[in-house]
Amino acid sequence: MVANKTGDATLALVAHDQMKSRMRDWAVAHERLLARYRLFATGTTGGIIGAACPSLKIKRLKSGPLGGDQQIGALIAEKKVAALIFFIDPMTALPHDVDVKALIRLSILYDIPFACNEATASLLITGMAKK
Ligand SMILES: O=C(CO)COP(=O)(O)O
Repeated sequence: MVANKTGDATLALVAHDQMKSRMRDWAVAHERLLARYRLFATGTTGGIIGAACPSLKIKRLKSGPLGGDQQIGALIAEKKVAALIFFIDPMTALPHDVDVKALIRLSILYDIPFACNEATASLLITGMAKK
């Protein structure tokens, strides 16, 4: 299991509205692996995952458009996030696109593993489990 530089093993989970059912199904399929981590999620995403995966303890932040993306960005900047899994909607323009871009940028800047679709998220979580 990968830990960040402060020793925490924390994953951040985010999904846009049109991607939330896929995130829920992905989380159910990977619940056992996810249970190894401290989990942060934006508000609505965290609620949906938590309802589907009772074994997971998820710290729910604000909803993305209300600042949740920025809260996760702050955690990344504080080196408290080992990896970000963010199911981005490729088909819908979002009014809070600036927040989404900022989160992606911080993931690049702080060089954390960042999965923005299901296939990569599966590789990431299984790859991290081998470490
Ligand atoms: O909008 C989001 C990310 O940009 C996700 O926020 P919610 O999980 O609160 O819907």
